[in-house]
Amino acid sequence: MSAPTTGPARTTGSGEVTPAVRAVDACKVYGAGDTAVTALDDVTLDLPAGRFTAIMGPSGSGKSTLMHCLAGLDTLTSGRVLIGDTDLAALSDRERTLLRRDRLGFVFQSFNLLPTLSAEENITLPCDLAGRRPDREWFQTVVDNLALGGRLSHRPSELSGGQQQRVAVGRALISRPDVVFADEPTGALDSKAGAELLRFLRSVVDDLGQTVVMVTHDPGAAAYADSVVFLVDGRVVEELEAPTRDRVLEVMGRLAS
Ligand SMILES: Nc1ncnc2c1ncn2[C@@H]1O[C@H](COP(=O)(O)OP(=O)(O)OP(=O)(O)O)[C@@H](O)[C@H]1O
Repeated sequence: MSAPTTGPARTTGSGEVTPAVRAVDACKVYGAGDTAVTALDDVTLDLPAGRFTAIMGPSGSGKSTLMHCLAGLDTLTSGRVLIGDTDLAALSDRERTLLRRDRLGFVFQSFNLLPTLSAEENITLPCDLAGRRPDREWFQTVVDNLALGGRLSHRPSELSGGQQQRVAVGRALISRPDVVFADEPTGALDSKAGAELLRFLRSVVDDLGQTVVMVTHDPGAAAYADSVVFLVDGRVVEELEAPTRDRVLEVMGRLAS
């Protein structure tokens, strides 16, 4: 299987690889005055291209806020987010919408497929909305990896949860985004379907050169990633390379105590 010809691995003038996503001194405060909540507290983070990064942390530690701000779905109170070398704050609302459409993919816990469309139509929806024909070769590569067999003409209600989520990943990949963001993608799946989906995300990184960022509560899911970023109270407190389930559990235990 060939790696994408366009993609995230760019180099800076000095020859260093530009991270796919970067947060610099990122702060997010919800509300004001007595009720203000600091959800992100000075987060500086590089997410390398062509890698699978998991974001973990206790409930309320800022995982979803970080993901939404990195993906341009929400804005920071201060600091910067860069997608490649594009500063999100420098874009107009419309430019940010186009960047999200053209360069980012999203997978949500609840699949978010359109019930009246077939699996194939759901996958190609971003291209249809952008008025572009899907690249047939890339579509075939993605579909071969989805292992949906003869299910492309089926509607979401005729697919299992795991198949629906694979369709959602296909939809996130069809535009060859620089980064795929996945928010608890296995949360609604049983353990077997969850493991299949995680193997699929892993193969998307290994075989297609994609960059994947995933929020998860599950140490077993995080072990599929190349590295894990741990948040506590809106701060990055630890990063773990080549995680295993046991090492993730050990860090979680230490951070909780
Ligand atoms: N729209 C909002 N208005 C006010 N406070 C918010 C809002 N969204 C999130 N928060 C607060 O910001 C903090 C971080 O929330 P966030 O949802 O990012 O955490 P999380 O780590 O994703 O949590 P969980 O694992 O429970 O989904 C929490 O204290 C939360 O209550």
